[in-house]
Amino acid sequence: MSTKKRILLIDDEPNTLKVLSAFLTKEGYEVGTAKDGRSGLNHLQEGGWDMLITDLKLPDITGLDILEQVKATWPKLPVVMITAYGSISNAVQAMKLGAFNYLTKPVDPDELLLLVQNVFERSQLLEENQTMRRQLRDRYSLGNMVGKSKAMQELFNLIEKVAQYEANVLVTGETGTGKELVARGIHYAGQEENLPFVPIDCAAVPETLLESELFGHSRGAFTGAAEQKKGQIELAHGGTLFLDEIGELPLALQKKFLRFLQEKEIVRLGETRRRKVDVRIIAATNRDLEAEIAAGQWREDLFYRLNVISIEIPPLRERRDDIPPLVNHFLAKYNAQNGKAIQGMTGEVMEVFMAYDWPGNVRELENVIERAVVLCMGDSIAMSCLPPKLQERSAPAPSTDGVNLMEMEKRLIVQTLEKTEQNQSAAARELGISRKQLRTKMKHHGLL
Ligand SMILES: Nc1ncnc2c1ncn2[C@@H]1O[C@H](COP(=O)(O)OP(=O)(O)OP(=O)(O)O)[C@@H](O)[C@H]1O
Repeated sequence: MSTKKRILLIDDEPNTLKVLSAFLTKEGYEVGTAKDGRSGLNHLQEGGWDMLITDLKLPDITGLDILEQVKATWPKLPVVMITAYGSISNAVQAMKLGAFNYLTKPVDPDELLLLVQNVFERSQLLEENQTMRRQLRDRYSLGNMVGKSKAMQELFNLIEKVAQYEANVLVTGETGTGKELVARGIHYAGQEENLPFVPIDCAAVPETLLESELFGHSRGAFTGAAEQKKGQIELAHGGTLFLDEIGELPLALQKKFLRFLQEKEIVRLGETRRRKVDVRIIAATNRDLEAEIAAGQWREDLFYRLNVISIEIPPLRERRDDIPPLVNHFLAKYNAQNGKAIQGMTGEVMEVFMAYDWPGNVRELENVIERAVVLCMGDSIAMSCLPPKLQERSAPAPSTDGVNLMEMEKRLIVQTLEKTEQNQSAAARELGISRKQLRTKMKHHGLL
């Protein structure tokens, strides 16, 4: 049952107060009354009001003073003014100050009722609208990012704060921890408009093409440049450029990129014209850049330019509280995608999930759930729907007699490459290492 709406009436004529409050009470509202401005404000302080109806002319302070105070303190409280016939101009001013509407004296009870109903209808609409907007915003910013651990709650707060600034951000975390989601969160939390979010994965673009991808090129700037093309930096103008795997940026390009950050200008390959570009940079890496700086592989000056604000996402195994809500989130997602209605999982599966180390972090968990939803025939996920690697978890450790670690690594790489149809980037992702690391290992095992 809905509770009664509470209306506060302020009027210095005892008779008007009595008549109107009796009428509104009869109509099912709870009515409070005050005969001057100050006692009215005192009542308001008590809180819990849904509407204020006040006379403009009061013995102590004016209705406009009250309105101003209400707008400052309870900006959502709808206010209706009652005014003598001769002072419409004041009523107009009240509307400008944010009153919802006004009534002229003598107040016609039916007219009052209509107005009151109107106010409540409108505020309910406004509320629904706001909830919808909040949900929408959540979906595009933090809504897609699930996390109930303390670490994630803190991360969400940090994202909302950081979103208000223009400073460059460096997001660090192991592969699959959600670095791109964080970058999108920062981008979308900070704005209402549709400014561009341009992601580029420095590990996925071949080194020779990375420079022109970033900076653009003129026609004929190099073999294969048939048309002139804007670079990703230019495409992100006004918005955010997300540089994933920034650790893979070759030293020569690091220098050029640093110059761009200092001058906020770019020159397309094959051109001499300087172009002003205004972008916020969010970079991400799963490498230890500081160690690479020490080893002379990374420019310290660029690191400091990018790392104005640093955000570190802990690996999933350090925030296991997030596993159950993530599982539910992905179950819902892949149920919907596959037209399934899987309700949950067996206790054994959940135990394995909670105990497993998730080297591929949230991405790995997501893949496991997707696979299970597709494979699972019952209405909950059973051990048999998990990849062999996880199934073994619950059984006693498999015998590794005669197989050494290197051999196991080689087998795992071969299996993963088969699964990804020889796609090295995808295999690297699945294995929780960078493409470069994968290629090094493949060479080592004679697979390349
Ligand atoms: N907190 C989270 N809630 C929901 N989904 C998540 C969360 N974290 C990561 N994911 C999902 O996991 C996958 C990997 O996330 P993302 O691509 O952002 O990771 P990453 O850290 O950028 O990985 P990489 O370093 O390999 O590029 C995505 O599908 C993403 O939607």
